[in-house]
Amino acid sequence: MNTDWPAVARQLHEKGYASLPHLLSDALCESLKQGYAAPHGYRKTVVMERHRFGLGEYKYFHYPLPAALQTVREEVYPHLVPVANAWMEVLHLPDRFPASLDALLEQCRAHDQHKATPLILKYGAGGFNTLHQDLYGEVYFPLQLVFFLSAAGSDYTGGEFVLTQQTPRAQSKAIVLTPDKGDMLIFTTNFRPVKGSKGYYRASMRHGVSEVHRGERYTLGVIFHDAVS
Ligand SMILES: O=C(O)CCC(=O)C(=O)O
Ligand SMILES: [Fe+2]
Repeated sequence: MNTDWPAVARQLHEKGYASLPHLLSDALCESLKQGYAAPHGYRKTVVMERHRFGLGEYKYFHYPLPAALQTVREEVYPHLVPVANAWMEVLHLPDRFPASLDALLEQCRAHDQHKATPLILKYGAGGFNTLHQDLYGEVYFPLQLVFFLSAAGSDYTGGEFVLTQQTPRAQSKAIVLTPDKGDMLIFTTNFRPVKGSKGYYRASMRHGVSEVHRGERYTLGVIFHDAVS
């Protein structure tokens, strides 16, 4: 991966998200989408409207993850640890995250979080994903990834990636992003520090997907902590 990680870290500190173009080849995007229809490889399918999560469907992978996905999860994680730890420090929180993904997953297992969380999401026309945070237990990592497997504007229209940031005593600010096919977006899972006049305060972040107007939209989500169920 030929990434300028210091520049990514600066963006994450400044905005709480960073977009990295052309991380996945077209062929890999296509094979991940094709794999969605396969009967094996996944531990759970969620029909979003049944839980009022939105309209669409997603599938959690089971362990062992597909090799490319395992590699990305393992290789990106250590670059995000310094950012996550700096956030905890300026917010005066005791949590510190270990240097390797293995060590984080060991902490997860100690809290009964054994299940893989990476997932593929699929939305058709009218599909959407309500604003949420992907917390699956007591152990959480405050940053996660989403890979865009479909081309905005041609494979689908609408379906923007939406982040909201809520600061104390204010309404929510919306950030709307439309990355390209193959891009990777790093974003805040639950909260991040924002600098105010009296030091840093906690801004709560949520994410979701606006309504898809036309076509089909697939994404691959990579959450670093594992889930209880
Ligand atoms: O489909 C999207 O862009 C959002 C996916 C999502 O919620 C996630 O990866 O956690
Ligand atoms: Fe999510």
